[in-house]
Amino acid sequence: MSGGLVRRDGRTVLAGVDLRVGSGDVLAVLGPNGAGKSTLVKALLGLIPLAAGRTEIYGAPPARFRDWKRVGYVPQRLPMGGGVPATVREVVASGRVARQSRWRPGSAADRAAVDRALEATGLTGLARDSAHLLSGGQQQRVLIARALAGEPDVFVMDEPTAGVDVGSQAALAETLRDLAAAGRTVVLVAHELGPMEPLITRTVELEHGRIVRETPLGTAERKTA
Ligand SMILES: Nc1ncnc2c1ncn2[C@@H]1O[C@H](COP(=O)(O)OP(=O)(O)OP(=O)(O)O)[C@@H](O)[C@H]1O
Repeated sequence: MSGGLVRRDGRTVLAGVDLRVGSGDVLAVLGPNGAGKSTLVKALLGLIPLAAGRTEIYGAPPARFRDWKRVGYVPQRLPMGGGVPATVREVVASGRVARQSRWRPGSAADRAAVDRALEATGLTGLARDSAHLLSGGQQQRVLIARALAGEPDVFVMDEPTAGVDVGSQAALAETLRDLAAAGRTVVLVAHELGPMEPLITRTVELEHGRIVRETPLGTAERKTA
């Protein structure tokens, strides 16, 4: 993103943001409530339009980007209201949609990827439960599992540990460690890094919609060595 500017309700909530996420980065976006962290990651992916500046995903502006199977987005919460109730497994399986063709829905590889994602997030036992009846922390894990199931190259996670118990945070840190070791790129919005701290290769800090600090922390290889 270069010169990223976002206005909401006439207010500037992101301004002058230049940010490039490199392949293999494990980038943490930090900052106080309302600093614009969620807005930044949504704007990076084109989920919120820029009023000025531009953003590209693997070299293409979001409107022309087609390779969405390369991108896994974990929103802050499960969008519900009015939706058809779905089981945990169905929500997680929806993470495979960008990989499926009309002619080949739900292959064995799709089912295996969903199984692995459920396992990694400790949701195997809840697979048949209704996702909307789970606790906030469990729903957060469903969203992480949905992104994992898609086996993307880049994970964009908006506060994946918000409302998640300490054990699940440690499990997520473990999952992130595996992703980083496999060379995946991760952009993580966080208040506190907690057990994920040793995995982070770079941080940017936002205040009032601007990047006020960037800190390189070393490469994933160095950090996991
Ligand atoms: N849909 C919206 N309409 C209007 N203003 C919004 C909207 N979403 C966010 N904002 C405003 O934009 C600013 C940045 O919000 P954002 O959610 O990006 O911050 P954040 O750093 O992610 O905060 P938090 O840690 O609380 O999630 C805030 O002042 C917020 O009130």
